[in-house]
Formats: sequence, C-alpha cells, structure tokens
Amino acid sequence: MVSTSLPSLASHSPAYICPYDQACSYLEWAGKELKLDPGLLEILSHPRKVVTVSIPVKMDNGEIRVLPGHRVQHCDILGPYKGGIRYHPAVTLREVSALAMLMTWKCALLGIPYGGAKGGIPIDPKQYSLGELERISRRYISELIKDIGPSVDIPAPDMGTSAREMAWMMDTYSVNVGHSVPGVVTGKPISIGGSLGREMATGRGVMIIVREALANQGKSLAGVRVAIQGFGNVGGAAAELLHQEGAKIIAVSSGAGGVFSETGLNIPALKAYAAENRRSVVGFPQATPISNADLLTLPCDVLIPAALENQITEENVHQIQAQFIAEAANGPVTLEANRVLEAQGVTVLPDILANAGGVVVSYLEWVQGLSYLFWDEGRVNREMEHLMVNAYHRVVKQSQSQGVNLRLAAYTLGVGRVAQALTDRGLYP
Ligand SMILES: NC(=O)C1=CN([C@@H]2O[C@H](COP(=O)(O)OP(=O)(O)OC[C@H]3O[C@@H](n4cnc5c(N)ncnc54)[C@H](O)[C@@H]3O)[C@@H](O)[C@H]2O)C=CC1
Ligand SMILES: O=C(O)CCC(=O)C(=O)O
Repeated sequence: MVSTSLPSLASHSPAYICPYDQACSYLEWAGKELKLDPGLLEILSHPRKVVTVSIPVKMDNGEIRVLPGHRVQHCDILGPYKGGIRYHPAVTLREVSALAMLMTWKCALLGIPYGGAKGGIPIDPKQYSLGELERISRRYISELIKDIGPSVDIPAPDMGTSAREMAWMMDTYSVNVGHSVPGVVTGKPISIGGSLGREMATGRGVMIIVREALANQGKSLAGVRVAIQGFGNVGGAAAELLHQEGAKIIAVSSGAGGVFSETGLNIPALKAYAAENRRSVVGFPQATPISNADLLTLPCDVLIPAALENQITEENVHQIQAQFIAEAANGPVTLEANRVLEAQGVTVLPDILANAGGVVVSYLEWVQGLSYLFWDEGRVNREMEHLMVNAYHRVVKQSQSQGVNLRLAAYTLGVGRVAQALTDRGLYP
C-alpha cells in the first residue's frame, strides 16, 4: 500500500470513504499493471506541495471569521499545476489532495502540458453574501500569491465556484503583481480573456464521451434514457447538450433532491426554473419528486453522477440498473463498486476521461491568452472534441490490448506518461 503523510481521518465515522485513500488505491492498481518500481509509485502517491492558509474575513455583521483555504499541488512534471477551486462545506485537505492527484492523471491522459492541483475552502457559498464571497476569494488568492501564476499553478472553477470567483482572483493577483495577468486563472469571464465554450465545456465533453461509447456499441444518443445527479455547471450543461442530441433525460437532481419524468424532462424549462430558484430543481412542476439516492438506481441506459465523490459504493452498487456510467464528477464510483459494476457488465466511463472537457478548454483558453489570439466558439469546440475523441479511442485501444476495464486503461495511460516523464527528466531514480 502506498503511504501518505497527510493528516489522519480521526474525526470521520468508520463508514467514511477517504477520497485520498481511493486515489492512492487507483494509483497502486495502475502501478501494478504498469509494473512500476515501488519507489516511483511512492513519489507519485505524495503531493509535491500542500498549502493551507488562514483566511480572515469580515462578515457583513462585523464579525471576524477565520477560514482554512487549501491548495494542493500534486505534480508539475509535465507543466504548470492545473486544477479547480472548490467551495463546499465538506471540503477537506485529503479530498483536495485526491482531486489534485486526479488532475495529474487527467492532464497526462489528454496530452495537455499541465500537472495536477486542486484548491478548496470548506464553506457553503449559499450561506454567504456576495460581498463576503468576494472578500473570501480575494484573501484566499492573496495568501497564495507566491504559489500560483500563469507558468506555476493556474486555478479554475470547480464545485461552488464559477467565472465570477475567477474574475475576483485574477484581479487580486494582477493588483498584487502590478499588471494584468489573465493567464493566472482559466474559466474567467470573456470580458477579461476567458474563452468561448469554457462554461459548457465539461458537460460537452461528457456528452462527447457518452456519444462515442454508445457508438462503440452501435447505438446513438437519440432516445437513450439518461439520469443525471447534480444540475450545476457540469450536470446542467450535460443535460442540455444530451437533450439537444435527442437523449431523453428522465431525472436530474440538485443538493436537496431531484425530479423524474418517465417521458423525459423539458430541460430548457427546468434550466429556467433552476435559475429562478437558487439553482435547485426541487419543486419543478412538470415532474415527480425523487431523492438523490433513488435517482442513482433508476432503470436507465446512462447514469451521470455530476456532483460529489463516493456516490456509488458497495452499499448501493447492486441496485444500479444503468448500462453506462459516465463519471462527470470526480471520483463518484468507489474502487470496490467499480469492480462489482465491471462484473455486472456495466461500462464505467472514468472521470479522468469523461470530465476532461473542462480542463481541455481551460488549456485552450490559456493558449489563446498567451498567444493574444481569440478563437470563435466553433473552433474551441472542434479543438476540444478532437482531443476528447482521440483520448477516448486511445483508452479503448489500451483497454482492448491489455484486457482491462476503461478506468484501468485510462489510468495506465495517464500514470504511465507521468512516470515516463519523471524517468526521462532524470528525477528518478
Ligand atoms: N466545473 C468544472 O469545469 C468541472 C467540474 N468537475 C466535477 O464535476 C462535479 C460538479 O461540479 P460543478 O458542476 O462545477 O459544480 P456546481 O457547484 O456547479 O454544481 C454542483 C451540483 O451538485 C449538486 N449537489 C451538491 N451536493 C449534492 C449532493 N450531496 N447530492 C447531489 N447533488 C448535489 C448541486 O446542487 C449542484 O446542482 C464535481 O465533482 C467537480 O469536481 C469536473 C471537471 C470540471
Ligand atoms: O479547468 C481546469 O483547469 C480544471 C477543471 C477541474 O478542476 C477538473 O477537471 O476537475
């Protein structure tokens, strides 16, 4: 078992599945398949740098709170660290470390010149005013000023953050260094150098990978029954694009619950409803309520978990009725559940492939910014689709040639590329 020096899990219940332990188990699995030297595996199982800062924030009522803010930089052997920043009450350092490691394999798999990082602040953004969120975001990035930069570490949105937070962060960084630095973040507004297509990119990538996986079995998206957990940036965009391609979205959910329709939800109407109701789908009149747990076990062709980690576990895996699971979220299926699904003949499209559309367009945004050239949305989408489809076919080919499932195939490609780079650069042994 690979080891970790990150803080222990003493405060968690025995049922808690640690995302970092999961990430290390996946790495170990890939390492075994690649016959990697244990020393190399040991290097890759540790983040290169772990930063936790204190963020003092003046609340609107005058109270002072101090929040922890994490940034974990897993590996930069292929290029600057890259990865989103999450605002969610359950954020922990170990979760952020796991997500940083996934970013390393994702960027390597897609062949984009980045390493992996992730950041997070344990807050529920819905409990904070706009002013408080702005002060938190600005102070967080001020505290990290020496650790980030357009050729060092480039944050982007993740759960609970969006272009708005990226704009505050880009501005704070720029004011601190004395000139505008658009390349310090991606996923920023178009007005300050963001890319067309970035907002829909992760959902578009999910749609592309599902389409390719269906095509591989001689099927198309038309009429396919899809259930989606999470209706935020990723789940919402995936729902919209799959709906446009003729898929029948039978259920979607947000944090407080979901909605179901046997005949298919009216996604444009649901999007408008969520926009008016603080991004919640609960209470949408043209559908039946459904819990987040029940949504996962609906009979459907494609299940898309697009919220948090550890949603499909040993507890519920035997009830899963989908034929395909597309991991739009990072880490929604546990290692044990993945084994059961494989035995049941369910195709799992792994996170580091299925949700890579976001970081691919982040890369295209960064490239456009560095070259002072801006592309139309059609070009951005075409470039992204090319990279995604190419990665999908490489993963399928690897899976067939090695006789392993798609996750292990994706991991061996991602981890293998990083291991090779470490060796070639002479950093190992
Ligand atoms: N934003 C991006 O570009 C990328 C995001 N991802 C991953 O996709 C997932 C979702 O991220 P975003 O859509 O950006 O976040 P978001 O904050 O825009 O949306 C999250 C959605 O999940 C729902 N949700 C929250 N807690 C839930 C729970 N306990 N059960 C069910 N639903 C719940 C929220 O109500 C919301 O609908 C995360 O795992 C993230 O790491 C992956 C690649 C890129
Ligand atoms: O767009 C990016 O740079 C990172 C997106 C991200 O956090 C992810 O892919 O999980």
